[in-house]
Order: sequence, then C-alpha cells, then structure tokens
Amino acid sequence: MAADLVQNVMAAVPESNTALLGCLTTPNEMAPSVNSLLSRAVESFLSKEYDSCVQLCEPLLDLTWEKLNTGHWKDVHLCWRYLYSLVSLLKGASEVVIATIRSENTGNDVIKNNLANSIKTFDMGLLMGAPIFGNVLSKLSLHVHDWLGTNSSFQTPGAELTSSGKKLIQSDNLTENEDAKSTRLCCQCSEMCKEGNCEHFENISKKPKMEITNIKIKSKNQIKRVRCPSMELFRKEYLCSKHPVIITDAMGHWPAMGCRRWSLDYLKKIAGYRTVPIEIGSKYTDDKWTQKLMTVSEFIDQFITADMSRSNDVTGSRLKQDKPVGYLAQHQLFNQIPELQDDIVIPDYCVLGGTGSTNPETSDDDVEEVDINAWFGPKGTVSPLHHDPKENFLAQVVGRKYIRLYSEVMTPYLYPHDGFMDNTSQVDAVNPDYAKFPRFKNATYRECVLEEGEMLFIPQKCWHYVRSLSVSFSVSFWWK
Ligand SMILES: O=C(O)CCC(=O)C(=O)O
Ligand SMILES: [Fe+2]
Repeated sequence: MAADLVQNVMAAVPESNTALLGCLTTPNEMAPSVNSLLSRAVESFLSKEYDSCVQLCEPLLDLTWEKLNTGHWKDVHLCWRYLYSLVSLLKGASEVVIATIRSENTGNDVIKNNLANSIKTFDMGLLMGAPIFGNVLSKLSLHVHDWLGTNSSFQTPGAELTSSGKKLIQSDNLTENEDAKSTRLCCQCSEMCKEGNCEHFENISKKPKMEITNIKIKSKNQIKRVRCPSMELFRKEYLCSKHPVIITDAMGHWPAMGCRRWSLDYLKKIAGYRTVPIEIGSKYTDDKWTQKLMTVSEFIDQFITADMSRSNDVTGSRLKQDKPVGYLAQHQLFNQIPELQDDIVIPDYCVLGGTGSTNPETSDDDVEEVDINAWFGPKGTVSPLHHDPKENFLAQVVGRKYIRLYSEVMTPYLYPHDGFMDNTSQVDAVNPDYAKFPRFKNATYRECVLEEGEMLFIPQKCWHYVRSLSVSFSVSFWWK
C-alpha cells in the first residue's frame, strides 16, 4: 500500500540531474556555495539517500526563504522562487519515502504526521515558489492527501458541523427572492433538481437554521437584484455604466452548490492537511493584525468550529471578544488545490472584459486572466472599506455577508490612507468617527445582505466594506 504511494510520487519526479536542474532556467543569481549545496541535495536524492537529502534541503530552504522575504515580493529574482520549489520537491518526496517505507513499524500516527509534514513541504513550495514540472507540487500534495483519505486508519476526523448538531450552512431568503427556486445539481441523485421539489433538498431545508444576525436594509439603499441577465443586458446596464448589481440564479449549476457541498466535513476531506495563510485579527487595518500559516483542519477547528460553539454558549459573549477572528482571505486556493476549482464555475460575464468588449476572438484569453480568490471564515470577519483595480463578481457559496458600496465619485469623502494602502479608507464605515472624518457624513452608499447562491457585481474602483453574518465561504472573480 505504502509502496504504491512511493511509486506514484517518484513517478512524478524527473529522474536525472539535468532534468531536475532544468527547471532553474532563468539566469540565476545563486552563489557557488548555494549551487554546490543544491547539487549535493540532488545527488543524494537520485542515489536514494533520502535522510541526507532532507538534511541538505533544510539550509537551502532557510537561505531561499530569507531571499524571498527580503525587500518587495515583486523585486525578488525569479530564480529564488524556482529554487524554493525544486528544493521543496526534493525534500517533500524524500519525506514521503521516509514516512512510509522506512517507518512501517512506527505506528499509524507517526506515519500520518510524517506524511502530513510532506504535504506541508509541498504546500510551502506552492505558496512561496514558482510552478515547476507541470505544477508537480500541487499534484503530489493531492496524491498524498488522497492516500491519507482513502486509507481509513489515516483519515482526518469528520468535522463536527456545530456543537449542537445544526447544519452549518442555511440562510434565510430575502423577500425579493422568495419565489425564485433555483435549479441545482443534486449530489445524491446526480440530476438537476428544482430546489424544493427534490426529496434531498427537502431534507436539507428541514434542518434547523443557524443563528444569524438580523440586518435591516433601507429600501432606498438596497442594491438591485436581477435574475441571471443576458450578457448584453449586463454589459449595457451594469458593466458599462459601473452599476453594482446582485445576480441571482446564476450559480445553481456549480457543483459546490449541489446539496450545498462545501460543508466543513467536505473541506476537511478535500483539503484538511493543506497549509494555507490565515489572517488573524479583526481587520487588516488593525495594529494587532497578523498572518499565520496553518492547515485547513487546524483553521476550521480553531477558528470556525470553536467559534460556533462559543456562539452557542450563553456565557460566550465575553470569551468571544478574547478570541481573535481568523480569516482565510484573498487566497488563490483554487490554484493551490485544483480539485476545489472543479466545484466552481467562472461566470460567463467575465468574457466581456472591462471595456465591455463582446469580441468572441478575445474571450478565451480573457477568461484565463480571471483572478480567483477564496474568502472563508467564521461569522464576524471584516474587510474594511477599500477598492480594487479590477471588475469583481463576489459569489456567495456558503452563508451570508453584509456589504456596503460607495461609488468611485465618493472618494473625496472617504479619507483614503496615504502610501501603499491608498486603496483603503481610514474610516470605519459602519461606526464612523465624524469628529475625525467630518466629510464622511456626505458619503452616500448602497448596501445588501448577499445570500447564498448570489453574486454581487462590484465595479472596478467601487469602494466596498464586507462583514460576514455567519460562517461564510465566498469566491471572488477579479477580471478586466
Ligand atoms: O469578502 C470579503 O471579505 C472581501 C471581498 C473583497 O474585498 C473582494 O472580493 O474584493
Ligand atoms: Fe476587495
């Protein structure tokens, strides 16, 4: 069994010195000492001396890490990113061999921890390096993760959805949507089902609802909802005129939406051992805000499940304030874990491009350029008022979010920060300090509660403030 895993991992790694070093194609700036350390690591790997390979990789990774974290990311020479990936590959693949074949008598927990470490090594290469050998690091992480998942003695414990057995994801519909029954792919009978008609969906809707904050939106401020507009209508009414709009009934065919697939359980199963960056602190403009790398399972246990049990605890309010919010925010999770990308669908409207071009010749390339980010966190995550350089569809897959928008023309009233944070307002949009920011009184806005299955079009440069009202998973598509 373990031998199969090793065989599969090794089959993905090039077998010769020249092929391995071939990924460092960019002119490199590496000192001779680095090159010599790397040659020894490659040699150890190829002669199956895996312990010494790991030992040689460690100082190489430390040294490269320093290069990657000195100065601005965009100024780091590409050769260091390729090197980081290559060394992560050698180290991770060696760790797989050490974890399995060499550790057969050490017990399942040791094997599991060691394999989890090898996934971490591959992920660090993915997060910090540049893609090599057809994205081999992504394939190998997936491989080892799948292997742990299919061998029952190694499975991650199932996610407790809530401490009281409630379902994680369930939201109220706004009145405007009450009769909009979306069609979804049912994951139990594998057919397109009308929500409400299918017995499986009926079962879901009978489950108790999760506690959610009630938000009153003034009707004059409410962002308009339209049901899956035609391309032409969207282009003319919203894209060209820079009008935000909520698009309903355009996500029913996403596999992620079928039977509300993205439960905590499912995310742990697909990505539990994967390492991701987590923002910790109430919002990125706070002094205490920081980032930490942790596995998806650790994040769910520490910041989502734990938060949900605190919310259900009557004494929870004080404790809740003590615990910082964790947010998997603006992360290209779908590049890192392509398996999850299969659950989502890039909105067709993205082919229109920011100028509203309908030229079909350019459409494929345009779709390639869509930046897809994951935003996954507990209730109470806040993205302070800011704007972005691209058009955006913020698609709500799980839970609900309160969103407030200020158009670009409101900028003089919004007090942007100076310097590199000049796309972020200094004002706390929902609790403004008018003594400090008097002009903010003049800023008018539109708002909404974005519900599960809805996509909000946020025009380029449109200011947005976002707060989650429940456990939430959104996917943003930035496109030009
Ligand atoms: O959902 C959030 O917290 C922020 C989303 C956002 O800022 C974006 O998609 O550009
Ligand atoms: Fe944004």
